[in-house]
Amino acid sequence: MTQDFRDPDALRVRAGIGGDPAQDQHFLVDDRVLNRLPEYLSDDNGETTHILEIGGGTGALTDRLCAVADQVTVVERDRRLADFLRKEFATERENGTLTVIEGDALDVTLPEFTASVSNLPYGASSEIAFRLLPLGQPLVLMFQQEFAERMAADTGEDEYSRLAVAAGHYAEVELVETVPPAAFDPQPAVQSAVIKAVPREPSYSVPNDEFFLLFLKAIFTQRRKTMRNAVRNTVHISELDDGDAVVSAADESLMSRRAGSVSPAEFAQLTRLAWDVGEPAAKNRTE
Ligand SMILES: C[S@@+](CC[C@H](N)C(=O)[O-])C[C@H]1O[C@@H](n2cnc3c(N)ncnc32)[C@H](O)[C@@H]1O
Repeated sequence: MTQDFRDPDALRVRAGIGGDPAQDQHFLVDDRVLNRLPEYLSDDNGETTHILEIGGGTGALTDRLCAVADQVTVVERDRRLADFLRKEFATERENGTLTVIEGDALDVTLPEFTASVSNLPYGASSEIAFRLLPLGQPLVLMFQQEFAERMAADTGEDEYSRLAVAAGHYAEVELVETVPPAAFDPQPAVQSAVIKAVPREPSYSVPNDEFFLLFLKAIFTQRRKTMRNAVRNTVHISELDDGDAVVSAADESLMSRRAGSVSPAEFAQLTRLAWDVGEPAAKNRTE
């Protein structure tokens, strides 16, 4: 990008807000990172029509998003920052490019967006990501690096986790760059990383998304145990009434493995079996 953008340091001075790490306020101050983030979107297939940004901060990323999008909606929980964004971007608001929503990204009504580009508040990044993923739009999200790696991992890798299977249920997730603490002010204690999530239908089917995610959560709490023990020991989480029936009906060799080697399609197959023979409470909730 050759365009002149608002200087991130000048924005922070004008806002008069230093950033409170306890409120997940780590503002991006590295222009190269800021300029690259919108470039992970493609403008060919409408991704830039309406961009949602969660956690606007002092607006350095908002500014870059306004330059590529027809419309931007930014959600900011901190009243002082939301007030500053309204003033700083008065022109963009008047010409209909920008809408500022003051509130918690976990509670507010979200607009119909075509993509989200966000440097997420790390304290709520999992909840926010799993609010956005089911909405089926491309996402470019900054997380703590460890979290991003777990989300993007493939079966059998050390970082492979419930997060990878759950996120992969909605999208193809790729870690596109790592970002050092020096790119932020105040600096976070850990490395960060950006993922791009491209929505897609999974190659398998499950009878019920809620139960699939609950079952994964249960099994991965016992990732060092065999699947047999993991299914049996976690019925209080998966809410299976008959975990033994699932173990008896499942493939013997699958039950001898550990969660880290079980592919999403195998988890889906086991979920279908558990739905049929394990009497999950989630089934009653759908009846
Ligand atoms: C990591 S900062 C990113 C700020 C800015 N986008 C940037 O890149 O410099 C996260 C922002 O999210 C805001 N925030 C924290 N929790 C939030 C929540 N639950 N909903 C909406 N915004 C939140 C913080 O006030 C902060 O401004």
